[in-house]
Amino acid sequence: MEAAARGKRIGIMGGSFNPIHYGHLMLAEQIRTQYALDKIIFIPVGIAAHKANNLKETRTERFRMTALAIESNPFFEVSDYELKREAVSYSVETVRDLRKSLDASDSLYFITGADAIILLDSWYHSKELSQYVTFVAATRPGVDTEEFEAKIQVLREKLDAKIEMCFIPALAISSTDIRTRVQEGKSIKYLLPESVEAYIYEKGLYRV
Ligand SMILES: Nc1ncnc2c1ncn2[C@@H]1O[C@H](COP(=O)(O)OP(=O)(O)OP(=O)(O)O)[C@@H](O)[C@H]1O
Ligand SMILES: O=C(O)c1ccc[n+]([C@@H]2O[C@H](COP(=O)([O-])O)[C@@H](O)[C@H]2O)c1
Repeated sequence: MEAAARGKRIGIMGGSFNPIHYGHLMLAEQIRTQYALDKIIFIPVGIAAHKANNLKETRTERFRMTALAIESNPFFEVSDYELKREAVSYSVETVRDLRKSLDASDSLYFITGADAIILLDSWYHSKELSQYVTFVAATRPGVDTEEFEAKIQVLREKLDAKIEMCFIPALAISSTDIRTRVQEGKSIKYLLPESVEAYIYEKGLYRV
C-alpha cells in the first residue's frame, strides 16, 4: 500500500519590501528550514492596511526588487496578487483566495516579525485569518522576549490563533533605515542584495 502523500507546507512572507533587505531574506530562509516548508511566497503589499505611505506609487519597483532579491533561492517565489488589486491589502482576503487553489491537506505558515504580529488583534478579520494559517513570529532586535511571549499568549487566547514564536539571528536592518541612508548619501552595501542596491541607484529611489 502506498503511503498517503503529505500536504504541501507553504510559507507566506508579506511585507512592504520598500526595499526588501537581508532581514526579510534571512527570516524567510530560517523559517523555511526550521519548518521544512516546500516554498515561500513573498507577497509585497499593494496598499498597506497599517502604514501611511506612497506604497501604491512604488508597486512596480517593489515587485522588481523582490524578484531580484529572491532570484538565487529556488524555494522562494514572488506574487503580484496584492499589487494588482485596487483595494487595501488585507491578509485575510489574500489568504482566503490562496486557499482556493490548495488541497485541504496543505498548510499555510504566515511569517512575520515581532513588530507586525503584536498588532494582529487590529488586523482586518483577524479571527478568520487565524483559522487559515499558523503564524510564525520571529523576534526582532530591540524586542523584549518575555514581553513578546506574553503578548503572543494574549493573542492566542483571544483569537484562538496558532502563533509560534521563533528565534532567528538578530539582524538590525530595516527598510526605513535603508531609505534614510540613501537619502543621506550613506552606504547601504551589505544590508541588502547587490542586485537590489544597484536597482535602487539605477532608478534613483529614496533620494528625497
Ligand atoms: N530585520 C528583521 N528581522 C526580523 N523580521 C523583520 C526584519 N525586517 C523586517 N522584518 C519583518 O518582515 C515583515 C515585512 O517587513 P517590512 O517590509 O515592513 O520591513 P521593515 O524593514 O519593517 O519596513 P519599514 O522600516 O519600512 O517599516 C514584517 O513582518 C517585519 O516584522
Ligand atoms: O490584513 C491586515 O489588516 C494587516 C494589517 C497589518 C499588516 N498586515 C500584513 O502583515 C504583513 C507585514 O506588514 P508590514 O506592514 O509590517 O510590512 C504584510 O503582509 C501586511 O499585509 C495585514
